[in-house]
Amino acid sequence: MKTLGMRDTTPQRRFLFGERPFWWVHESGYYNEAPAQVHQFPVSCETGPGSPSGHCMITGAALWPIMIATSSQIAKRSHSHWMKLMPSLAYSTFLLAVGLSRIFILAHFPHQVLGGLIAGALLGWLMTPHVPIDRPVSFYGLTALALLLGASLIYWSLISLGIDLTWSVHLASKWCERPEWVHIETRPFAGLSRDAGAALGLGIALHSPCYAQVRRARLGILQQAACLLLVLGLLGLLNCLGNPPQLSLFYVFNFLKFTLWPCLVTALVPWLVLSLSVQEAPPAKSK
Ligand SMILES: O=P(O)(O)OC[C@H]1O[C@@H](O)[C@H](O)[C@@H](O)[C@@H]1O
Repeated sequence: MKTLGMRDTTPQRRFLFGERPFWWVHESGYYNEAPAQVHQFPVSCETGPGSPSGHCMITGAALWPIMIATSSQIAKRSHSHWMKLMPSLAYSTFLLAVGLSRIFILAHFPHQVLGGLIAGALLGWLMTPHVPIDRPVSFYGLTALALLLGASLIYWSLISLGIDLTWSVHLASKWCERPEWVHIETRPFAGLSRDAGAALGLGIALHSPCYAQVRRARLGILQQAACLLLVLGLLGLLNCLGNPPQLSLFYVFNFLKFTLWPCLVTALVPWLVLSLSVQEAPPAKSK
């Protein structure tokens, strides 16, 4: 039995505290006698425990309502079974590609990817009928607050019970081939500040006068294309800003950045495009 030199795996490590292959090959002790060579990539060095896969879960959950909406639109317009199947086929193929790529770069073991895919699809299925439409802005603000407080409470409770939730960050930093590949955005609290910011931003955007104006006017296909291009450019620029090096400042910056995202995408850019195209349009002829 190959148990000599194996790392002590404490009980709290086992429950939802998966290992990443890029550090497991070194830490497990299985390869002490014949050290394994692992090839890493700039996106390998995730700092979370990796179970289930966050990429698969988020992608699966976020694309589910889009897949359902597209399927119902196609069903209204086409009688072909193949056409009706297209959205679910595209959904499954895309998720399969995401899952395989996570395994290929040694960010995950296959069971973690499978867990992420199932959890994502389940989340999408359960939450799609409950999309919060026409909720007051306080609903979004309180959701952001509940996310921040809830996660902090769990974090500090576990810390006080002696469970160090940053163990995976230490392992990632230890075994990542290059220190610059350990991205600050992969830290668990980065995801939290991002999601809380996005929830608040969505509330602000949906209750803004810009959004109300865009909703009344309804954008044409060319205007929508212009919005898409402009949004991609602006979000790209925001990403180019980089991050503050200090961790607490980074969390605040990340929160504000992702509060701005939905405001740009949902309200500000469409309003700007609408205002510009109204100015450009020739005045209507009087009879
Ligand atoms: O578990 P995975 O697939 O490596 O994904 C990790 C990612 O999971 C996401 O849920 C987080 O929002 C990211 O911050 C994190 O980097």
